[in-house]
Amino acid sequence: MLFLLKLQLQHLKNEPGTLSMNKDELDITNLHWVLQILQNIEVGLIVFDRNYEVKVWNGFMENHSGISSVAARDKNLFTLLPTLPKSWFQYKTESVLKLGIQAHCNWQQEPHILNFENTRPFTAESELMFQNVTLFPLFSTDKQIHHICALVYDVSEEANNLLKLKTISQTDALTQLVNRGHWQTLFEQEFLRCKRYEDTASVIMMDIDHFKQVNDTYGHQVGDRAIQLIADIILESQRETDVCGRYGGEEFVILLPKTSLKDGVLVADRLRKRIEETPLPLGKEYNDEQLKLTVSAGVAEFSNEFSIAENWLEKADAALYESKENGRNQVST
Ligand SMILES: Nc1nc2c(ncn2[C@@H]2O[C@H](COP(=O)(O)OP(=O)(O)OP(=O)(O)O)[C@@H](O)[C@H]2O)c(=O)[nH]1
Repeated sequence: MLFLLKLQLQHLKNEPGTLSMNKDELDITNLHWVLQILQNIEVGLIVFDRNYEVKVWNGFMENHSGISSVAARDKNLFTLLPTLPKSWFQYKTESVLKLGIQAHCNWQQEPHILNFENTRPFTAESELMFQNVTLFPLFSTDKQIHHICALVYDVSEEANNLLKLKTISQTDALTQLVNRGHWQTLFEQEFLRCKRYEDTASVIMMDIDHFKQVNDTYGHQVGDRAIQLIADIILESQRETDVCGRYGGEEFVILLPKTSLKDGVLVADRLRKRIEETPLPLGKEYNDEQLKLTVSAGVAEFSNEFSIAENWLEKADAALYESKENGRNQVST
């Protein structure tokens, strides 16, 4: 262990801006300190050899894995950490050994390299800890690399903040449905997927009937509540794989992967009925009046004849127009 720590210190000494120490100062007191620092530092530290046998396993690793350093010593890294993506990790390690330089693994490539619990899960997007990992070679006195050091940084807070921002940027604030920009991205991906794999999917375009009248009669706040009510019904009815978006003011889009036109019409009509049967309570201000809302919808199934995703949506839009023309509160194809 001391031998390895000495190697570790030599490595750190060569790194500008990191801990540096005169060799003469490397007496037993200093080593004792260094040992304590490495043991208590809020960064995971693992040293392993070319056979992936663990030689150093610090306090951070003990705390988060539940395996003591004594128990970890000389054990195979992949046995100690069975969820570690083996071939990927070996590939990274090989490059460190071959080139003698550092390798970095960012949480955005591999979010949870080590399957550790997030210690601050209450406001987190994930119950698992997000990590960045740095691997670097440890040169021995014979100038050969016999060992590798892995430093594991807990970046859960940064990752969760970024993921939250990403979710916000993809979500419609009024309804919590996917916003138009993000829906369009997912729709185009589904279009390409269907084209490549000759698969099927359907899209529904839905629009509230006579919505202008709602705004004009009761004001925009009631209009907004009507939009929210319909979004809630859509969200409650959706399957996990459906992608429900707010396309415009009072217009909604629902992408139904692996769904034929016939089933798409069934989904749209079930929603239409549920909306018709769920009036919006207007409260005391309007003598507890209940506002009846209806929607019109158009459904289109994916076709290989569409050259771009927009053609598919145009077909659903044309069907929606037909529903409006034929008297509203109905579904067309
Ligand atoms: N309250 C509210 N109103 C909105 C919002 N976005 C769009 N609108 C209103 O939605 C109304 C849409 O009206 P139209 O496109 O004429 O359609 P419609 O009255 O629903 O008539 P049909 O679609 O033909 O049945 C307009 O009055 C817009 O101002 C929103 O976020 N909140």
